[in-house]
Amino acid sequence: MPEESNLNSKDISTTMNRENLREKINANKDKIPEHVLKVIEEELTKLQSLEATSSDNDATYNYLDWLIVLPWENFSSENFDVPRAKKILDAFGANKHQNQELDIHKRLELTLGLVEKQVEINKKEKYPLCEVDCGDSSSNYEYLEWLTVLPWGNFSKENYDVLRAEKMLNEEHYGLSDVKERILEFIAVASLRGTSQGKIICLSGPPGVGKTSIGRSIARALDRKFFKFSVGGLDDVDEIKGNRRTYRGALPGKMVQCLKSVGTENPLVLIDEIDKLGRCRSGDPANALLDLLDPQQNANFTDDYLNVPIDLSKVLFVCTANETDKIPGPLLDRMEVIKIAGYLTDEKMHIARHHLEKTTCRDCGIKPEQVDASDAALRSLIENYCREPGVRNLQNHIDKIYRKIALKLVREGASPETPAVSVDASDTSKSSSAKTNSESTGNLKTEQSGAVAETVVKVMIDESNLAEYVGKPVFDAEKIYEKTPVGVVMGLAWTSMGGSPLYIETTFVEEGEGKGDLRVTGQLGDVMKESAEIAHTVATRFLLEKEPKNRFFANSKLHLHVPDGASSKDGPSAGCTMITSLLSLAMKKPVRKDLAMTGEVTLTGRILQIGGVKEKTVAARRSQVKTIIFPKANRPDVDELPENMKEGLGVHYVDEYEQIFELAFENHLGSPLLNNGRKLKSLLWDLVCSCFH
Ligand SMILES: Nc1ncnc2c1ncn2[C@@H]1O[C@H](COP(=O)(O)OP(=O)(O)OP(=O)(O)O)[C@@H](O)[C@H]1O
Repeated sequence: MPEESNLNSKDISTTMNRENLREKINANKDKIPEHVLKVIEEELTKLQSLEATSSDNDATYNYLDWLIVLPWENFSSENFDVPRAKKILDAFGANKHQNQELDIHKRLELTLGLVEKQVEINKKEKYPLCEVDCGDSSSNYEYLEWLTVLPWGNFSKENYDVLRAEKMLNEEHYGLSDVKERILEFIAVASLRGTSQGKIICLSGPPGVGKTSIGRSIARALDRKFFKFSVGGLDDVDEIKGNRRTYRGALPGKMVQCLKSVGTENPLVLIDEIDKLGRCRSGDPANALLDLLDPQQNANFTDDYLNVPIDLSKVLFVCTANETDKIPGPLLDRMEVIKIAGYLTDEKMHIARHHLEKTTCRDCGIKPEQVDASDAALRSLIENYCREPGVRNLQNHIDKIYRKIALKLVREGASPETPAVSVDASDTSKSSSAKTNSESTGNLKTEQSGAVAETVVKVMIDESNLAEYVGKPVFDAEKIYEKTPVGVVMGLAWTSMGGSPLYIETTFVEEGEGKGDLRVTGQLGDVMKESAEIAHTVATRFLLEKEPKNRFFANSKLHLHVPDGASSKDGPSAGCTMITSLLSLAMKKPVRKDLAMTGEVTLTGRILQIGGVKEKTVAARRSQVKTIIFPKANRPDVDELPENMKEGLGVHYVDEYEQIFELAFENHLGSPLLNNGRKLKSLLWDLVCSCFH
């Protein structure tokens, strides 16, 4: 039974004992790693030289005390006996109620103890300010320590070998060809110039698309050290610029801490979540970041704690963001933005097979031959559980599956020492009896290696048993309609989480002479509400032109809703979808479920350019859309998309709503539109069209 240990206020070592420090070091010498011992000895030497002039080196003694008392290489031997673990857990379940109460009492006592202690300390000391020159030699000493440990003039030699970099990027990341190309161009330019200074790269895209890991790969390819820090929610300028030394416990900013940690003056620094910077009254963190990042200024960056200029011009900064429009303008101006839109199902399949599965397998101590996950299972996992543009959720699901596989394997008795036979461990009772057989029966297969028959327990995962590992498929908010009814049209949205289908629903509320009105819901922002008003006007005019006798809009109270009401939405790009939804209801003509459209519409029916073409295309493919209507002005964006992204997708470009009307309602898309309330004329038109297509 492992020893139980609760952190008690008494255990927190706050007093150092100068006398027995040497004794402690000697007693732990064999356990403390060499590099830590080296630090301790250096600190001691420095302390001895300071001792004569200083009476207060408490902080350093405390620091040494912590270094010595850590349990270096002291492990309790772990017990991997699963049945035993289950017994203990079951026993715990029986006493759960009692244990929980006990736990709460213990915690309360501990918290109260700590609070009392803190009150005592506060009474004794005048927190928090203290003049630096009041003889507090420990903070002076710390200051000197920071100054001395910075890697002044120490650089790692950069590697500008483009072929090597290409190989490394390809090995570590699947796809992302345009991102890799851009990075290789960057390395090529650096190789010709002899320096990669003066560029700030910003990788922008939804979560989990590989921004951080590609940042790491760039550092490896260039042979630079890597350091990452997040500025998401950061609202304290001091975190970047450091505290002034007049503060007790003052520290330098993140960048100085980074240089100390990497030990070179030219690391690759990844600044995460630059679009989520906070704000505070005492200063704008965006300005502080500008001082740090701007190639024109950062050769003389001054940290408020160190108060000496530091040359950051050799640092390569890579920032990551989900949305570039939330990056403060002056920062964005200095960046070179590389967009990563998200992955299609086939790309995710490849990433899962060749990257995620391999690393998870290794991390769980499972051999590849112990698992057989079918393509169908993987596809189902991607399409029914992990539809978001990135692969982090997919990675979490694969982790979950492999953890369960590990448990099954251990239960079945497979261990590194006793490898060997093959069973479908999805049914434990089946597999344990199967293990004793030597013939291939149903889920069991014996594998022989050479003369000796080795028993390798193999877990099979297929579509049929996937739910045992990851539960039932989560409700998919993107797939609301199997068939779109009248008044419902699919648009495409683009948010920081990537692209997604965005249905516009319009329904009839009440009829009455002159009662024409439109109610709008779905957490829409002002711009989107205005879009709905414009759509109502344009749709009214269109109906008048197409069906002059149809008084639907003049006499109907309507309700337009954009589902997923819990998330707020804004922007003008749903304009054309709104008009189509209104007209579909007015003319009682449904629109094909595999048609999606996006485009801002003016009051006169002109279609204007929209953003997020790549993300929207990925979302459309994910939702089995066959045809997309884009504004003509976005054609260059679509042309730039990789061919595999557009595969099987019909794209139409329009600059007038009239063209959308023809595509959506007059069957100019290429296959017949059917609905119950069609007039004979339209049916004949459909027939003629289908004869020609
Ligand atoms: N193209 C790819 N090939 C191989 N692995 C990938 C690819 N894209 C992402 N991954 C893997 O997916 C995981 C998540 O990636 P990462 O953490 O870099 O995402 P991110 O874009 O930085 O997310 P966030 O915005 O949430 O920080 C990592 O394990 C990464 O290696």
